[in-house]
Amino acid sequence: MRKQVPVEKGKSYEIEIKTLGTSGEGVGRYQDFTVFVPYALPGEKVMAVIDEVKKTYAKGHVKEILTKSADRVEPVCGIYDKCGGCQLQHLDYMAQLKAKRQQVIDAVTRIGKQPDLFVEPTIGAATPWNYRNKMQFPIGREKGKTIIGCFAQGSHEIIDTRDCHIQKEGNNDVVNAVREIVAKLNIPVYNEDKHTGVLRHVVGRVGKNGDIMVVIVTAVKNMPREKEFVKMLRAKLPKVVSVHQNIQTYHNNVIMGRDTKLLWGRPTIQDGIGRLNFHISPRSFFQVNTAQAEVLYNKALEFANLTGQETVIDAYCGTGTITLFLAQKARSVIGIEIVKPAILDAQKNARDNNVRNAEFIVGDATQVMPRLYKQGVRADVVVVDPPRAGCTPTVLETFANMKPDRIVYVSCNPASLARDIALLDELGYKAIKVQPVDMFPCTSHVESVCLLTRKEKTAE
Ligand SMILES: C[S@@+](CC[C@H](N)C(=O)[O-])C[C@H]1O[C@@H](n2cnc3c(N)ncnc32)[C@H](O)[C@@H]1O
Repeated sequence: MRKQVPVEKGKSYEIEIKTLGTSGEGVGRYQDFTVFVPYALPGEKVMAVIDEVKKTYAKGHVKEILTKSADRVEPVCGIYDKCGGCQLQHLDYMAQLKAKRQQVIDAVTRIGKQPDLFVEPTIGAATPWNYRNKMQFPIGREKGKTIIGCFAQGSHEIIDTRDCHIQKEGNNDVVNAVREIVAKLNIPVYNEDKHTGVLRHVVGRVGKNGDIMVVIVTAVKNMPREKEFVKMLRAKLPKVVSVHQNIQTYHNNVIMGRDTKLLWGRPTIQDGIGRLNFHISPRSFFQVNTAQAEVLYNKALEFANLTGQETVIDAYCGTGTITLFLAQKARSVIGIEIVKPAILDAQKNARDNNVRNAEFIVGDATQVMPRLYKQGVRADVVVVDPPRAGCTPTVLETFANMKPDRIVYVSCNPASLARDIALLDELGYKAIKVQPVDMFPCTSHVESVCLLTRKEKTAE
């Protein structure tokens, strides 16, 4: 017989918070029943009002903190309580790093079934502020005014943002300039519910020397007052070097569409990691925290343990960042990526950085990997950095079929990393260690690099 749910919507309960959940919310129990309480911290006792009750858990909000954690700090941001962009500003930075390590430990233990896998302490950032080189905010209208900012947590309500503390200053300048220009030119903004209007999102990217790229995402092909928009933007932002329009006509949550039009300036923006220089186009993936990306890539390179003799595959390679890092120490590297402009960037990046031992293939890794295997391609080391969903079983099986000595798995989602580690274990690869790296301070997100080695070879 199922146990009765001991909490009721609208009522308050005293909850002792034990851990942080994957979205940074406090997790506690009331009479052995799980209750999620955003903003509450481990070690705290809170009075929580229940907002939602499900069969196996409930969600609530803090009415009163009864016992305060020693790690609780005052959030820096004035709109922290409304905005969904950050989840951990109220937690001391050192404690954030510990909580992220625990998140990885929990995932590899529960999902990956590897309780003995060693998770290193999280490598923190030199500063938890002003690190995001990329901003993508929705544009809306409220009470007749143009608003631009993050969505509120768990909703599509836009929270007008003027000074985001995790964005690089250049991106805040973009938001404030675009808000003013759109209001002045009276360009219609997109209405998500009705699927009407023009302006959907603004994307800002800050590169080397503070250079700025602006991408304005529209729901229609022809943007009204396009020329005036560009002229005013350039006048307001002297550091802008590239302005694009991206067209996204579908009624869905995808931020950018396939078509991008250069409105003014350079087609790409440049950024540097280590001694390498990268061209990045509007739709190409590039790590949002440039300083920590170098730490992450050096860790991946260390785990790859290259001697200069290896053939390496870099699956999900984006603009070829990790590929070019690896190429410095390998005989040859093959990068695979589904977004064509990113592969074009990667090829240009290889040429510009004088890297001659990297080759790039555009396509879905699930199709490209088995094709390469059939063609007789083998890798000594595989590096993989998939999106949040992780790898498909086909990709992992093909890795195993190629019998590389090592697999270096870079992941932005501990849950899919843990799931894939479990499958790789069945396929003959033992996870040796995981290194979390804090790419996203003040948020609940954590990046990790995991080293796996071939069991058969270890036994030889
Ligand atoms: C987390 S990013 C990593 C990019 C790169 N390694 C870096 O650090 O800049 C994941 C990349 O996988 C690409 N991607 C997504 N699905 C893919 C697929 N099915 N096959 C190949 N690439 C894919 C995305 O476009 C994105 O560039």
